[in-house]
Amino acid sequence: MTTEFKGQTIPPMHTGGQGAVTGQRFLDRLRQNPPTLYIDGQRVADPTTHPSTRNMCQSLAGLYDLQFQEDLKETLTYEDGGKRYARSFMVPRTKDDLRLIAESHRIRANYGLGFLGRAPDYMNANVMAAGAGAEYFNGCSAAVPGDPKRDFAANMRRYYEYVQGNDLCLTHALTNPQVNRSKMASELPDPYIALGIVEETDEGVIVRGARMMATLPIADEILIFPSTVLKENADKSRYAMGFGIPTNTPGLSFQCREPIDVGRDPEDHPLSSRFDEQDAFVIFDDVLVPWERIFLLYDVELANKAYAGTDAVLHMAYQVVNLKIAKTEAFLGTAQSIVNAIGSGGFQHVQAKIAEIIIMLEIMKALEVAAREQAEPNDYGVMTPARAPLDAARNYYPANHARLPELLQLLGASGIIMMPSKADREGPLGPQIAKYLQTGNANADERLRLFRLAWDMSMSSFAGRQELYERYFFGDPVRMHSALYEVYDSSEAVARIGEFLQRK
Ligand SMILES: Cc1cc2nc3c(=O)[nH]c(=O)nc-3n(C[C@H](O)[C@H](O)[C@H](O)COP(=O)(O)OP(=O)(O)OC[C@H]3O[C@@H](n4cnc5c(N)ncnc54)[C@H](O)[C@@H]3O)c2cc1C
Ligand SMILES: O=C(O)Cc1ccc(O)c(O)c1
Repeated sequence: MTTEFKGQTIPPMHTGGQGAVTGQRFLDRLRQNPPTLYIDGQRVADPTTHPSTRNMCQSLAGLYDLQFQEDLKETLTYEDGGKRYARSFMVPRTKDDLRLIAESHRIRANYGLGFLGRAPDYMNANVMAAGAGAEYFNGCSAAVPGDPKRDFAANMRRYYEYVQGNDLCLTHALTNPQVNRSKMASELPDPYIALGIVEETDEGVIVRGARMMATLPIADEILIFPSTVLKENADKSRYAMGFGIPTNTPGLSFQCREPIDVGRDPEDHPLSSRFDEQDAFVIFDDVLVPWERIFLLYDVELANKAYAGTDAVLHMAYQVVNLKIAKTEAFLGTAQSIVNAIGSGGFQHVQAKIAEIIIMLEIMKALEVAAREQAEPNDYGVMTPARAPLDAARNYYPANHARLPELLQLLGASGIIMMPSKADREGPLGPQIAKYLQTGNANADERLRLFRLAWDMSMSSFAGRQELYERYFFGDPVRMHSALYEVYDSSEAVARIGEFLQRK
């Protein structure tokens, strides 16, 4: 059923799409249904042509196109019922399935050298796990199994089929605006600063308020999933909800942060000019969410446990660990290339610095293998990577990531700042630049491309945003440590110490 609201129509969810789509298809639908983005006080009419977003759109399109590359399509997609779908939508049933998913995550992560934090795979993993574990949502106190509106399990299952079938690109926003962290959402000066439910109608649920952060707003849909950080006194709360809607839904706007992509040549800004995935503040000005798109209402406990209860957080973390392996490899490759270029590899402290990167890489690789090897089917029959190694990875990497750009700075030194641009190299001083900025194994052009990559990884605004992203994207590290402390079973270790202390 098509729903009318604010003079616009909200189309029904069409499951049974064509499966994996090309980059062109992704661009076409973004052009036809642009999200309501604001940049520098202006509405972005078409993100595929706007100077601050078009390059990122092209990068995403390139990622979609990889699915059709002859040598990659078997890994990046899977077949089901005569159609091929993106691999990250596959519900893993065996450890071998997890290995295939990891391979696909890794190939796609390498496309952005690990710097594309929110390639669609991340949210695909979320929707896959939530869809497979959809029964969880009928545990909600507001769910009515069998009801055409309130069968939340059926809604979640259909939403998965819709996203998978149309190969949609999703963003998500979990946290409330940073107004006063010592107060609950219900205690803020206005009850609708934090996103809250206003009323139910025959057609759906009206929501009002804001969410703090959605990376990759250049997406088809936004998932508003319940976050584990909702603190409320009551069992029922207007702030507990789960739903997914198109990014161009009437009343929904995205206030983007200042763009990092400033339209420079990719040779000069190799990462910033390609992978500015954007982050946006999300405003809901009385948005109607049709019933078929609602997964959870009012139930605080179920909301807080939704990530763990469906194991979505583990499948997302599994994508993340593979992504961070690719990113660490990119740092290793860049650092070693710099060392090779300037001939510093014989110095012991230089070797030690490269060794630090290798150790980080091997720790992450080992945690990925451990998570896969210790995987077990969950309550919904989904082969689920083990929590402890993934928790270790998601606590370890944010705490150590900042050392990677620091190491590049220490190894590259003045080379990371003294890097004439392409225009400089083609200008009057070109011949001198060619002479003085060559290296033992490369001409000045090659050297400057390498050092500009190192700069974009460690020094630029792009690098600064990456540093913050790594610290926080999966949650507050302080609370993640506490969560690990709460769930980790230390009883055997404690018992062993107890026994040892009894030893005569
Ligand atoms: C670049 C970037 C991209 C992001 N992308 C997304 C996204 O796409 N979708 C999404 O949903 N989120 C996204 N996030 C948000 C991320 O989930 C949050 O940053 C994270 O959960 C921390 O919340 P916060 O930023 O509101 O920090 P706050 O909760 O405001 O914390 C600020 C400081 O106060 C401390 N603090 C606050 N409350 C407590 C407490 N109860 N106990 C102890 N210490 C506390 C924190 O430790 C921290 O030092 C992104 C964040 C960044 C930086
Ligand atoms: O809410 C939680 O604790 C889990 C969680 C999942 C995905 C995210 O992107 C995130 O920032 C936090």
